Amino acid sequence: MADTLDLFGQSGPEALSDGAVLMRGFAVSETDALITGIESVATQAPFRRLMTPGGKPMSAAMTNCGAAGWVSDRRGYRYEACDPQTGRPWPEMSDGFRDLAVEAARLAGFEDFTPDACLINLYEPGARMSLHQDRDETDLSQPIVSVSLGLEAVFLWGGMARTDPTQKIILRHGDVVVFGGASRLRFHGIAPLKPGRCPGIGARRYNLTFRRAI
Ligand SMILES: O=C(O)CCC(=O)C(=O)O
Ligand SMILES: [Fe+2]
Repeated sequence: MADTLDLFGQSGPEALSDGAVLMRGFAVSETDALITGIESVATQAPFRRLMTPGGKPMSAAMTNCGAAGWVSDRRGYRYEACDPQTGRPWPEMSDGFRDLAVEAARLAGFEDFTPDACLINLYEPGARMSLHQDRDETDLSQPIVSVSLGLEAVFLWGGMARTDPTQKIILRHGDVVVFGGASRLRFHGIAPLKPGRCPGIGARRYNLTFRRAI
C-alpha cells in the first residue's frame, strides 16, 4: 500500500518513526487553494527573514496566520498574537487550511488536533533550516502537521538528540508529514534547497506547519 500511488498521486501513510507519518500527495488536490491562501496571508503579513537570538537572519523567510504566530528575535523564540512588523493580529487561519490539517492529523491517529497557529516558510534555492526541535508550543500532546508545496526538499528526520543520525526524506509538492506522540520532539531540518522551477510557483518552496501553540 505504501508504495502504490492512486490516480491522484496519493498513497497510504508511511511510518517515519513512532508517531510520525508521511502522507505522499495528501494535499495535492488543495494546492492551488493553499497557494492562493498563502498569497493572501502575505499581502497582510509579508514574508520576512527573522533574526535568530544570536543576531543572524534566518535563511527561510516566514509569516504566519492564526491566533498566534511564531517569531524569533534577539529576545528569543516565542508565539505572538500580533505581527511585530505591522502591529496587527496575524491574518486568520482559513477554514480550508484548518480542515486540511485536522483531517491529516486524524488520519495519522491524532483525533483532537485543534491548530491555532500556522507558520509559513518560504525557501528559495540555497535556503535551509538547521536541525531543531519544535518546542515553543504549550501542549506537546498535540502534533505538528507539515504541508510542502513547490520545489522538492530533502527533509532531515533525526532522533531525540541533535547528534542522532538523520533519515533523508524527499518532500514534494502536496506531501504532508504529521509528527506527534513519541516523535513530537524529534530533531528535524531541511537541507539547502536545490535550484529548479515549479509550474505556477516558480523557484521556491513553501512549507506550512500547523501547530497548537497556546
Ligand atoms: O520546511 C519544512 O519542511 C520544515 C519546517 C520546520 O521544521 C519548521 O518550520 O519548524
Ligand atoms: Fe520544525
